[in-house]
Amino acid sequence: MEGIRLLILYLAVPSLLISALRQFLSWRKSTASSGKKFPGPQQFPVVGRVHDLNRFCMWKKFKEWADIHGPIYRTSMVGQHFIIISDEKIAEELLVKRGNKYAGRPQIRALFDHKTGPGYVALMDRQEYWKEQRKWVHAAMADFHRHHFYGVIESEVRRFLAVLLVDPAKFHAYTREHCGRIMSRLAWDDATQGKENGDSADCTLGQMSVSGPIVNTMTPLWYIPWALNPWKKFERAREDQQRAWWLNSFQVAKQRYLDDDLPENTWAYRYFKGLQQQGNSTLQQTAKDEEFASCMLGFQNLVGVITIAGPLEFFLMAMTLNPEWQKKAQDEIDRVCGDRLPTTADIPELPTVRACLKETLRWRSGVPLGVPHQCEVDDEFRGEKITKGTVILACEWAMNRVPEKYPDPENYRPERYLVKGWPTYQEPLSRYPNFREGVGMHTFGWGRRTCLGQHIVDDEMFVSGAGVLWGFNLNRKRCSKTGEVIDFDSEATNAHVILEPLPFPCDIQPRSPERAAQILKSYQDVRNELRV
Ligand code: HEM
Repeated sequence: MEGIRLLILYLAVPSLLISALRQFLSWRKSTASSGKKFPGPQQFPVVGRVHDLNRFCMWKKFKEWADIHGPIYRTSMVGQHFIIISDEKIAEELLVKRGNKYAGRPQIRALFDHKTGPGYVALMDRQEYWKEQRKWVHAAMADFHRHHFYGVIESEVRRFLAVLLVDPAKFHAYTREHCGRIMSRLAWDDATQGKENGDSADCTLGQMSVSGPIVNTMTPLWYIPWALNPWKKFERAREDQQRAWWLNSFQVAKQRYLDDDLPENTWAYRYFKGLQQQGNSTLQQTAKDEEFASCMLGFQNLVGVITIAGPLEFFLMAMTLNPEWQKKAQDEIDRVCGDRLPTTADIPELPTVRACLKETLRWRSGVPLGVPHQCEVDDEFRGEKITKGTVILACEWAMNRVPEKYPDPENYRPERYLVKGWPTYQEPLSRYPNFREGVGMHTFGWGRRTCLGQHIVDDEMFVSGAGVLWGFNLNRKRCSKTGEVIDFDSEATNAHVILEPLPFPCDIQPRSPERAAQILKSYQDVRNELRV
């Protein structure tokens, strides 16, 4: 084993040296071309500034630097140049108004060929695959939102509450599975994939993250010969397995469509119907076209799991830590819904619930660094040269903590959306706050790359969050021996590009025996339509 390690190191040395030399030359060049206006932390030869960046919570250091250097500053890491923005207006100027120059994606070293596709639309550069997939997904999402996702979310919430009732200690895993089931039902009517979908999403996010494989930061290691390269081997196997799963699910759905057995409320149905409308009545496709379409649906299936599960888990945490808000939201739900479960039809009547949900995503960002944009051509902005390849990060963690917009930013304050006088208050309360429009849309990104999931986030967060509060009380867990409240770190996360909190102690109890019976009954009523 030791011998293999030494060999790997030996093979890595030349590429590390060449890369260090390149980075030194690039550092010399960049320091020589003075006239820079953007400030930033002190840089060091070759490495730039990495020694005090914790790769498990980089967003916190970026916020600290924003407090020192201002709302737009530069830094670099091992030769890669970064511009970090923590001001909404500046991000808008650069990433929206000049969006035609700043909508690329940087290479993530531990993945293969993601810029050219067709696997992950969110990680592609702006090429034909990206255009086609984005257009299709956008239209499908908008159409499904018009029908509030055909009641799929409501029926899955009934199952979610039932499993929480039976085994509340597993709320973390169940929340992720719940989100996975909704996505896999909508994609191709196979809710049984819920857990696998969550696991696959988690693993993919790990590969994409700075906190993931070391090659994402020590990129030269990626070039070690294949036979001795554990990172390439792992990624090849991971991606192949994921693609095979997507292709198989796609082909099964196609056969079901041809057999008249695929529900209309699936994205796969919409896709096959579209093919037929274009004259392809038998749905014969080339392998390349099938790969393209299975990736488009497969990624849509995958991307909606942790993105929603993370904020939902944080919502349960926020309710546990803020019992006064839990009570206000429950009183509102009881007044409007009484003995029945909340549905999307209740959205206008439950502003307190929406404010609690919205504040959760501000207090504990789901995507704390934002998703990086890459500058596609040399440009100049506010007198500063920005070279092609520079990575722009609109740091969501910092943006959510701008005190002029979000006073008392470290604390959970849903009233900022409910009470006149707060900078984020918007009327009418039957409409605001929400996740689709209005203040705080920086959470979903910028310009040509904005998130394609806002509509389902709005419905799913609401129905799931309100459903849990309708059925359960959430309390701090106490030590069974001492009776003391068990403390936990509310910022402890998976550290991925998309955050989930680590499982935390939480006591989840049905609000009454009657409520428990109603939860079981409401699940029983839909059990036949679910694949359990
Ligand atoms: C609260 C949950 C979510 C948050 C906070 C969120 C946030 C984001 C952010 C910040 C981006 C990057 C935007 C940019 O580059 O400027 C993004 C992209 C994207 N999101 Fe979401 N998202 C969420 C949920 C979802 C869901 C549920 C789906 C789909 C089911 C989805 C689909 C996508 C896609 C496809 C992209 C890539 C767009 C592109 O690169 O062209 N997101 N999201």
